[in-house]
Amino acid sequence: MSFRIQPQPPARPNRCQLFGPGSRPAIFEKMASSAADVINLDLEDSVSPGDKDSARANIIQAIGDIDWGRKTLSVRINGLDTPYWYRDVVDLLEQAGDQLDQIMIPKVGCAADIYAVDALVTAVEAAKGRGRKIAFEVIIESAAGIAHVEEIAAASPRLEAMSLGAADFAASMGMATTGIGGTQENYYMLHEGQKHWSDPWHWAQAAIVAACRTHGVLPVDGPFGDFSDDEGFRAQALRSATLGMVGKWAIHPKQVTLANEVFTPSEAAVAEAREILAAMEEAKAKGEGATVYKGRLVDIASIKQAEVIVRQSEMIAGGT
Ligand SMILES: CC(=O)SCCNC(=O)CCNC(=O)[C@H](O)C(C)(C)COP(=O)(O)OP(=O)(O)OC[C@H]1O[C@@H](n2cnc3c(N)ncnc32)[C@H](O)[C@@H]1OP(=O)(O)O
Ligand SMILES: O=CC(=O)O
Ligand SMILES: [Mg+2]
Repeated sequence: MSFRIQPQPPARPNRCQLFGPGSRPAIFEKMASSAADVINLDLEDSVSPGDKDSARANIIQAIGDIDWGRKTLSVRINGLDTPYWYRDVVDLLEQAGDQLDQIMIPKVGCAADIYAVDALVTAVEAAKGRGRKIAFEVIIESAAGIAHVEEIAAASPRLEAMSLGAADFAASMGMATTGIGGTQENYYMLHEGQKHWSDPWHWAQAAIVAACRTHGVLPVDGPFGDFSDDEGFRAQALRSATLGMVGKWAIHPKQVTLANEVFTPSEAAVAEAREILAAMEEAKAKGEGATVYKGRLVDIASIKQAEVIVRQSEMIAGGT
């Protein structure tokens, strides 16, 4: 219970974040013309150490040269445990145009990590007189990150989104898998001789959603590595959406449509939400706080649930 009103996250579509290595400029135009809401040009783990400088230069050039439309344009910088990150920040902020919306900070472990990047970004913005403040997004992908998730979500007013990075998260946690997201063969319960698979990502996702919802940040599911497995992607994305996440990464263009489908409320879901709102209006007019809709209880909390779906649908319709 709290007298504080839960803050709303930024009202922009974030159903799919399409990634591409900064060392592969040939795909940048394809990324820009995709149906993804967010583009993540990568300087981190998809770029080999020998290509870091040229990838940074490619990205800076492409930010100005390519028409990114109404997409949110983000660059994933290198981690704070590398010698590259400060140069990523300084060069991007000094040289890239105003089309750059966000910096993604990977492997965040505590609030001070965000503070350090915020201090550098703030100084360069002031020195260069940049008109638009750069927003941040972060990846929770380590044991320290998930242990400090709530302080990280609260760390900076620049923070707009937080993703779960299943690959590095699994490595940091010592999980016995090389799969990136999705069902893990050995994570099952046995009941009367039958295997029932559980979701090893669930608890981390729930912690991220709670931290994000507390502080008005968009919670996002990260990569699903097996891009030949559409049904596996869809199942993972549906679980994430049901838990409260607003979108998912695409590490291959074929995953963009899948993510957009899952994270756009269906016409049937929106129609039902509107019917619940109408039923509750009727109930209120009669002085009742609860009523019956299609044989089930709806009450004042149902208004808030229905509003989540209607708001999401209206925001997407307005933003695309
Ligand atoms: C764990 C993490 O950190 S995940 C985040 C970091 N990882 C990344 O950014 C990786 C992003 N993805 C990629 O680099 C690539 O998609 C790969 C390496 C997985 C596969 O690349 P390819 O072998 O070229 O894939 P494929 O041959 O199926 O490509 C089909 C088409 O999509 C294009 N394409 C491939 N990847 C992308 C992309 N990320 N964005 C846009 N277009 C793309 C290809 O150029 C090709 O176009 P064409 O039909 O005009 O020739
Ligand atoms: O950066 C993403 C991950 O899964 O690791
Ligand atoms: Mg990672």
